[in-house]
Amino acid sequence: MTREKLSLFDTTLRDGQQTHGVDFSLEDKRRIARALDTLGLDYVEGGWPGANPTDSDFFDAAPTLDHATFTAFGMTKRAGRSAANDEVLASVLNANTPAVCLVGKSHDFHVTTALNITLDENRENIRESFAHVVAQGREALFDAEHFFDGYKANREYALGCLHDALQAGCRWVVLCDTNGGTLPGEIGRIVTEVIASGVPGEKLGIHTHNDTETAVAGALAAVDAGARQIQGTLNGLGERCGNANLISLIPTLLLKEPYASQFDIGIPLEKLGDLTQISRMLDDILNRVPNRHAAYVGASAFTHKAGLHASAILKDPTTYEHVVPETVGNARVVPMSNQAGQSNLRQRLEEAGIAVEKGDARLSEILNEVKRREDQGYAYDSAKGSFELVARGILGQLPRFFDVERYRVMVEKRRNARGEKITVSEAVVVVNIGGERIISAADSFFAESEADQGPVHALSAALRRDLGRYQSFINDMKLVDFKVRITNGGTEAVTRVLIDSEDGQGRRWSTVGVSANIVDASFQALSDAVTWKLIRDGATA
Ligand SMILES: CC(=O)SCCNC(=O)CCNC(=O)[C@H](O)C(C)(C)COP(=O)(O)OP(=O)(O)OC[C@H]1O[C@@H](n2cnc3c(N)ncnc32)[C@H](O)[C@@H]1OP(=O)(O)O
Ligand SMILES: CC(=O)C(=O)O
Repeated sequence: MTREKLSLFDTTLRDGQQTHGVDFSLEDKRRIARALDTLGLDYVEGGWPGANPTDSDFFDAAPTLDHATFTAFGMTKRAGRSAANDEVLASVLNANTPAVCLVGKSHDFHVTTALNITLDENRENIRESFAHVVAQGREALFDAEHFFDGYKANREYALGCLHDALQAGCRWVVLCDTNGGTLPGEIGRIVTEVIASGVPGEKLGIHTHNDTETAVAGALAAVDAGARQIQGTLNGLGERCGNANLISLIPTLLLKEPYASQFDIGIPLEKLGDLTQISRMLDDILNRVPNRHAAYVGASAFTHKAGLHASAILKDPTTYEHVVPETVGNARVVPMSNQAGQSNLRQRLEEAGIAVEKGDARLSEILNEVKRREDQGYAYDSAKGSFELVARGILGQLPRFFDVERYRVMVEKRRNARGEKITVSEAVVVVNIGGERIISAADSFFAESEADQGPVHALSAALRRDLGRYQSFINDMKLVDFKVRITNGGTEAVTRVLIDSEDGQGRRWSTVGVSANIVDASFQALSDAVTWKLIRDGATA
């Protein structure tokens, strides 16, 4: 059966750039455009040429796209001048892109209130703008702003705007739920009625916003009703609450029925494996922590925490997974926690290279110890490194590399020689290694950033400065992140510190410490991090 074409239009670089707090650099835009093109999107909307220097520069040296149609965004001409004399439209056309998408009003209230012109003037603006774009040999798209609200307020006028654009030669008319308040059922009904009015489905697009958390569902409802273009963004970026998330829509369209059999979205199944990495690349560019709970690509999307789930997953992953994680470039995780049973535990131990037979009585002992410690405030579903040490302790596989006899840390706020206020932390750690006492001190005076000037960094530096015969094992290790949280340990409030460490082999591991005292909690996590590294690199006690 031949599949129908369903076109995907990405507006990450335009509507995505309208996200509060997002400001792409030129290089960010180039990187994202390349990634979208490689993935196989049909259209990449690059921004609004002339609206700001970054967008203008981006279009001046337009990226070479192998697959996607590069598109410039702008607005219909203003009333009282011809399309050829509208300087905003001229900047958009001067970008010389093969496609041009213009936003225009289709809601009578906006025409009279926001534009302050007559309804006829707006329709004339639509007709003339698109005729001008088409006359220049460009593919034209009409983003019909506020279409759904406009349709409900004045059906004839909203439809008239669409038909004007089509008659002027538009390839696509795109129904925009600009305020994001239209629910999927209503979108489906209105799209059906628009098609019945004579707008062909294969010229009809949908642009939804996520203000009711239904942008993806709204886009699918429009496709179900006959629309054949979806506009959306990576990770659902976009004005206010964002746009329809293409990172969720793409796997749904490729893997789920009826879409998989009905449509060709131009993205081969093999490319789907890049999806998680593309989503994280965007977070990385934006300096955002990836949403663990994002559909398909989040770190928790295939994490099976509950014991009942983990037990079944180990027998057959399809028991609790709607798609195979690797299909979208993600991975299955079976964490340890107070929700876990022996199946989670054995899976976790296996991942750490520790083999324990099913039914071994020590499995219950480990499980009970993990649950007892979680009740005190530890969190082992994140801190895999510390979990492994707890398990090894009970299994008799935890070497005693070093004993910490004592440590001390001091934090001082003072002025430096230039009179600037600085924070300096100094730490001393005394360890005993096979009877040899080693005293190490470190301070954060030369720390690269303010974040590195704290007591945890000083303690970490002191502990790692001289570990006697183990020093060569930990030279490439560094502290990359730590999170502090006040939580409940039994009946008391305690501090939980989670530390992420990294080494020269690109490994990253997390450890945890809990105490009424933040420094003590940090030191536990640091000491676990060093012990984990020594075990992994084969050090012997
Ligand atoms: C629904 C959407 O998300 S559409 C995308 C919107 N994106 C952006 O606005 C980001 C880029 N925008 C900008 O940089 C600026 O707004 C510019 C450069 C485009 C225009 O800047 P300015 O000329 O200073 O105008 P300003 O932003 O204050 O107001 C917009 C003007 O466009 C007019 N306008 C708005 N929509 C349209 C339209 N579809 N057709 C014609 N004119 C329009 C408004 O009436 C207003 O003109 P007025 O001040 O004479 O009433
Ligand atoms: C065009 C657009 O971004 C909107 O109407 O939401």
